[in-house]
Amino acid sequence: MKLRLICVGKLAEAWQRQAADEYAGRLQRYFPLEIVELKEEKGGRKGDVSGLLKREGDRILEKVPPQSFLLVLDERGRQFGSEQLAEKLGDEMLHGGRDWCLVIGGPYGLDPRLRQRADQLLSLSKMTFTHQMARIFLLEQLYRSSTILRNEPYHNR
Ligand SMILES: C[S@@+](CC[C@H](N)C(=O)[O-])C[C@H]1O[C@@H](n2cnc3c(N)ncnc32)[C@H](O)[C@@H]1O
Repeated sequence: MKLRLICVGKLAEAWQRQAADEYAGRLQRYFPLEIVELKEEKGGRKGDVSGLLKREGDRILEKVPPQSFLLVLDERGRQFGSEQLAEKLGDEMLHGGRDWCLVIGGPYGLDPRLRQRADQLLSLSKMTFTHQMARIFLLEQLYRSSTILRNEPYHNR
């Protein structure tokens, strides 16, 4: 089972890249992981956010593999505990057999079509994070889930 993470926007700061690389590297010991980083569309400050989100949405949807299980990151989505997320990942490995595609929006969020297409809307918290922080937290949680599935000591439950 493979993971593809589609992100809008770059990790601008060195510390963000370092943290994301650290958890991506750890996660890759358990799952093949591909991170697809798409450029942010410009022009949100001029007020045309829906057009911007539509253009970003078109480019994101092109990168979503048709048969994958699509998790869209959105603070209005469902919150999972780490052990619940591990269970969901484990279920998919045992019974679903689909690759997972995860999407993180850019500074203005996501085109509504992504929420409609999602198999699961996943919230990391009710608070809103920057897309960079959401990427780091998500990678850490996927790594944590992987260690839970293998009964490894990282989670310390
Ligand atoms: C700065 S946020 C966008 C906020 C935007 N105003 C909105 O309403 O979606 C950038 C992206 O990070 C992700 N994100 C931020 N906070 C999150 C949270 N608490 N749970 C899940 N994803 C989150 C989402 O994918 C979001 O599209």
